[in-house]
Amino acid sequence: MVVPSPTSSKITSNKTRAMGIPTIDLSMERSQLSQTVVKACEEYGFFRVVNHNVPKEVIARLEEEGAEFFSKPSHEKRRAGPASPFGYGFTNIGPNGDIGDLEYLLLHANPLSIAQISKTIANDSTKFSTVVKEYVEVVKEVTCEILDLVVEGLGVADKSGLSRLIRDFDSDSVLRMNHYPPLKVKWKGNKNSIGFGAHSDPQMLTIMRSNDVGGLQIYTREGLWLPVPPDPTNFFVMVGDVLQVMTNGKFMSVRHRALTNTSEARMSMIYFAAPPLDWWIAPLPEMVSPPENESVYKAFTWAQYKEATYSLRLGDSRLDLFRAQIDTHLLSSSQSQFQC
Ligand SMILES: C=C1C[C@]23C[C@@]1(O)CC[C@H]2[C@@]12CCC[C@@](C)(C(=O)O1)[C@H]2[C@@H]3C(=O)O
Ligand SMILES: O=C(O)CCC(=O)C(=O)O
Ligand SMILES: [Fe+2]
Repeated sequence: MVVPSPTSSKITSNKTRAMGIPTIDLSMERSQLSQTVVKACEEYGFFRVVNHNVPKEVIARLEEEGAEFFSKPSHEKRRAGPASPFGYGFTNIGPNGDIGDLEYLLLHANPLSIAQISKTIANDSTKFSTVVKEYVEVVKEVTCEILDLVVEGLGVADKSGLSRLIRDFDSDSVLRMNHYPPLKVKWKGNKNSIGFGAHSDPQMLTIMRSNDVGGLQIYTREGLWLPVPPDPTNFFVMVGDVLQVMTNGKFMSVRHRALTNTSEARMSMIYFAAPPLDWWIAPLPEMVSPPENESVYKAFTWAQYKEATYSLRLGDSRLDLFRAQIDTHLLSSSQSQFQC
């Protein structure tokens, strides 16, 4: 059973309500665990993971490196930018005019790439690179464990078919560190600003961890923004667009956003698990059974999907462009439904 944990959040917006966020205890008995993971992915596309076995020192070391970088003067940080797409960025998100109240580091998760870009980020680039690689390795393991549970719970024959894509040397996974500065002006009442606008993540799975400051919200099936209470020792998992396609829509990628209305800075570290660029994405064979259950999506490579992603705005529903039967009203409604 999915165990909802109570939410209590300082952050509210026009349409929010307190509700349970599913919690997955990775130390649970395996067959029950895989069913629980599938249920959480189906019902929410989002859950919290506890008992993940990631050493807290690994998390603390990356947090420290991030804090050190973001505390530098702007002119120093800008030497690691602009993020196109990798490196240091601020205010601008992506290439198409999206903005947010944040600064960030976006890194490819490949070890060689980490070593290279670290030279522009840190004075002690070897230390920075070691810490990032170490974090990526452990968080990749958590991701692969969850993907293996998904496959098991769905009854897919190839038991490591999804995790293999993430372990692949050519996996296109990325790591992002977001820093949301505290609000300088103390607002009377509840005035939110957008740190990171509403969107779904394009990849397979997202593993997010933040410091003890709230801000993340997920958009529920009921059409409400649900605040996610921070939990610095655990991870939050989000279903991405690619996993939605691989499950033929059984799972749905979760829309989310980050608000900044606190007096404290928020820092999040996010691993986006993606397959290699040339990997063909299509529903898993077990997820289609024609004629009554045809594939809802056309097959496409991750490179093609990424190209579409980067040609659109943050809040656009890019998956509509890859539906098997595309109708014109979907095409026009794919744009900017959730801008905020
Ligand atoms: C506006 C954009 C930023 C983004 C690329 C995009 O064109 C649309 C999706 C955005 C997103 C969201 C999840 C993480 C991220 C790295 C990704 O793969 O897609 C970001 C991209 C970005 O910040 O460059
Ligand atoms: O910082 C956060 O909590 C969420 C940011 C986000 O959704 C992203 O970087 O894709
Ligand atoms: Fe996201």
